[in-house]
Amino acid sequence: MHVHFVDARFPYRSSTLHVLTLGMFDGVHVGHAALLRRAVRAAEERGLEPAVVTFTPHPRAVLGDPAFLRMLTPLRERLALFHSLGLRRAYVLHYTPEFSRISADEFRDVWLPALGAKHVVLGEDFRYGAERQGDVGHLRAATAFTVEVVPSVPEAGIGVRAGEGSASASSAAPLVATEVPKVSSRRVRALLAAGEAAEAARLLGRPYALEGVVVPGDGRGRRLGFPTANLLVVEPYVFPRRGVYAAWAELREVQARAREGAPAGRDAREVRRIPAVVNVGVRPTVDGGRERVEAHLLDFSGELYGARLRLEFVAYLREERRFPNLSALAEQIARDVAFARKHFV
Ligand SMILES: Cc1cc2nc3c(=O)[nH]c(=O)nc-3n(C[C@H](O)[C@H](O)[C@H](O)COP(=O)(O)O)c2cc1C
Ligand SMILES: Nc1ncnc2c1ncn2[C@@H]1O[C@H](COP(=O)(O)OP(=O)(O)O)[C@@H](O)[C@H]1O
Repeated sequence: MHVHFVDARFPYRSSTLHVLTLGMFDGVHVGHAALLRRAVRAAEERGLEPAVVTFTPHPRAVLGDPAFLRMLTPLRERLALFHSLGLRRAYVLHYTPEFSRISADEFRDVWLPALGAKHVVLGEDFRYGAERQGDVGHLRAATAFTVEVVPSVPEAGIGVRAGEGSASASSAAPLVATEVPKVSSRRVRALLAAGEAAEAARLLGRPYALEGVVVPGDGRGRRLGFPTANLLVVEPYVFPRRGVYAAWAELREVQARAREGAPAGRDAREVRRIPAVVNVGVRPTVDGGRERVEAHLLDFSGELYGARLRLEFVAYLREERRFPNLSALAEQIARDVAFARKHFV
């Protein structure tokens, strides 16, 4: 993936022509994915390279809404998803107050041509430029490139096909879109805040996931009988509702081997998927304090400190509670484990 960071103070001039698609794409949900796939296909049709233009940080955060400092898909995650959809080039525009003052005319007539726009693919509700003045009607008046607006359709029904009980990444959206299901990142955020992990997964086309590095905690888990890997989540992910979840844990073996001193070659990218129970919360039973994400991996034993762990939230099981003592907590976790197993059969 070629990633170009572009700052308003340092104009960039692309040497190649692209099919461009633009957006924040937070979540890279099924609507975004349909649009991105359409851009990739449009590029194939024209013999051009597809490229995506996105922003960091979230413009709404820069304009004063702190909720948007956290993302469904922090930049690294977004870029990886773009790559999985066939994009090989991304322009990441550093969004600043200065950038927010660029007019719709300047964005259309100076910025997009400079980024190599030959054909632009976007959804019908796209807005750009200072005060969101630019819309698809404004964009169509461009002289340097053609514009293709992909119509939206209601999202009802996506992700569930006859005979398939669950949302799965590739079945959720048509392979080549001519329409974009109307899904909003805000809706996905609201679902996660409500613990609606399964519905969020349907709209995302995959379970919501976050990643971190396993760090030592208080050493209590092993004594409870449920060792828990504590995640240090460095990137600004949205945390789902506090509580206990069934989750898939993805363990990148590359880390484990690297720590043993073996060279991390291409083949070392293997990923192990292990069922887990996860607690997102403040651990009132032990007066835990700060919000943490911790995972007990089922039927697993091994050292995880320093490993990169990815958690995919499959189902919300219950609220976090204060238990009278640790053995009552341990008994409940045993029930959580039994309940969670039903989600992995
Ligand atoms: C599946 C699961 C459910 C949990 N539920 C609760 C809970 O309801 N209340 C609570 O105070 N702590 C809960 N915890 C957190 C435990 O208090 C924590 O894992 C334990 O204190 C070990 O902490 P340590 O990793 O720092 O050693 C839960 C942990 C797991 C893995
Ligand atoms: N099944 C398992 N799930 C999670 N962690 C495990 C498991 N088996 C071994 N571990 C190891 O145990 C550690 C957690 O042990 P714990 O006693 O909870 O201590 P702490 O939380 O202080 O690190 C993990 O970071 C990992 O290295």
